[in-house]
Amino acid sequence: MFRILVSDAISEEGLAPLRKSEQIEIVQKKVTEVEEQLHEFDALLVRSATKVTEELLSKMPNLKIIGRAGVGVDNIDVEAATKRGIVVINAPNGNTISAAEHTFAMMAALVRHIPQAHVSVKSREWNRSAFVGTELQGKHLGIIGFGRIGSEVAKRARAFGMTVHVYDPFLTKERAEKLGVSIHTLDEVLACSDIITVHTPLTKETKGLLGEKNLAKTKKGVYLINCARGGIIDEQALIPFLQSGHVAGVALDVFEQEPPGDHPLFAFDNVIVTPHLGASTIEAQLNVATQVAEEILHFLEGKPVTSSINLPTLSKDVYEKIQAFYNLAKKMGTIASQYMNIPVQELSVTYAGTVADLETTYITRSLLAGFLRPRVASTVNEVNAAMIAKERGITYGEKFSDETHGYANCISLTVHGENRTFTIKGSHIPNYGDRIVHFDGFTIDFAPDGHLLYIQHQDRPGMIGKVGNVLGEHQVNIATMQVGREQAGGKAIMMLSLDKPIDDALLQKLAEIEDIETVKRLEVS
Ligand SMILES: NC(=O)C1=CN([C@@H]2O[C@H](COP(=O)(O)OP(=O)(O)OC[C@H]3O[C@@H](n4cnc5c(N)ncnc54)[C@H](O)[C@@H]3O)[C@@H](O)[C@H]2O)C=CC1
Ligand SMILES: O=C(O)CCC(=O)C(=O)O
Repeated sequence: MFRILVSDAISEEGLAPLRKSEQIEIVQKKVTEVEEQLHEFDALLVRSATKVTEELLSKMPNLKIIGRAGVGVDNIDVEAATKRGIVVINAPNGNTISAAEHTFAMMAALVRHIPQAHVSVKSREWNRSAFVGTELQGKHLGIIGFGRIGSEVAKRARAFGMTVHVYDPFLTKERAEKLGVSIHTLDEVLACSDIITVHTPLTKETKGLLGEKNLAKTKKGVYLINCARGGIIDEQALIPFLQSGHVAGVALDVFEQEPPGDHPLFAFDNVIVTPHLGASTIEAQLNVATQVAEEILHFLEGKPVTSSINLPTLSKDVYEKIQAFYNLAKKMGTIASQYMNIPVQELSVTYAGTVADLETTYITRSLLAGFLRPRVASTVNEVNAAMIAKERGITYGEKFSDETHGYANCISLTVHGENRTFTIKGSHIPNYGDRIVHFDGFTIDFAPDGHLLYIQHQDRPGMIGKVGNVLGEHQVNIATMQVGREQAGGKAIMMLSLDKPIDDALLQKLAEIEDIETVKRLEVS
């Protein structure tokens, strides 16, 4: 049974795909109401109200995936989740249109003083001259952040006859041309816009982007809108600009602190506000809930998730192509880690043949996770493998080569440890399986599965018999056995696959056989 905690208000209809599964139990409660059961949940589904902090995560040791029914994940400590190997997904475009429409509604309300006029009329006043507005047509709109929402706002602005000026350092000229907008520097946008709307995420760079210095560069009488994240426009810095009349009006859907409480900006009549309503439409809530619900189902079924914040994004097609290599790489990592049971500084992975044309980032992460798993007490998977490797001072890199050693595909892993280097090469043969084709300098051919026993010895007659005898005496059955050697009478290896694991005492007995130099147990699950 997979238990999901839905701790914020999420569209019931959107949860339908999850409700259909008999493997899933959904609990719809606030975190504070299930304090005692937090450790039981496998998934957590939130909007923006639940703060997914490191402290909360520490109470949820079984958590595998966090779904954010929306875009911004600033209420989730993604770094802490990543460290714990928890996948974080969001619904990147389900509420785009609603947020763009809300921005536009705020823009119209701002320049036509609709909220103020509404309050006035309901107070039994009829003061038409107090609410003379300005048209949007012919005005210059500055859009800071031209992603999904910014570009939808631009389309609507053009339909209203506005000229759009965009600042987004990551926007290409081609995309700007396609969308009919001109790219500018931030200073240009600040200087030429009658209305400025921000649509960036809240990051180190965007926090306070419209602060004292940049507000001073805006046109006198400018209108400002923030329907993105509180803090992109510095709330304190606005106050003198509103007092002097430099800023004609501000529309805020989001705040540095939510809820904002008794905010000093509320004293200004020309500051209009909504309580973070950008995504609050029936359509947006259905879209985002359905998107995350479907993603969680995919995750449960072992399929790739496509909107992860902390994993490389993979389509279903790409995942199907890499799946075999993903499994082979994990096994190679596990074997290498156990064989090189010493401190390691570097892993170098080389892809050759058909695998080299695939999305190898994911395959390498899988290999890294397989390598770290025998060494790390906490959960390690593709999500946190890179971070854990970094913490432990292990670097890794990918290379590509034409050398397939006669196979259609070949993954080669070289592990650099203190005074020792080890190389393992593997290939996936369709309809046959995974094979290790090279092991620490020896050509060999074995399946990297189950209870493996590696023996390195001098190539002498009778060695196989001696090993077989000792194992037989201890009731250990040999399933398969592969051998390899440098040259007749030189160094040789055996790789045995056993029906059950062997203990330290038996390992020691095997090591004592004359001419055996190394014995290692390798477990691949
Ligand atoms: N009020 C609400 O209810 C909602 C708010 N949002 C918020 O709206 C914002 C935009 O969302 P989307 O358009 O979906 O995101 P997006 O990721 O599609 O677009 C963000 C854009 O900002 C640009 N950007 C990043 N750093 C920048 C910088 N320093 N200066 C200028 N541009 C920069 C990026 O290049 C990107 O094009 C986010 O903060 C999101 O959390 C989203 C949905 C609803
Ligand atoms: O869940 C909500 O209503 C907030 C939406 C939002 O801010 C986002 O998706 O980034």
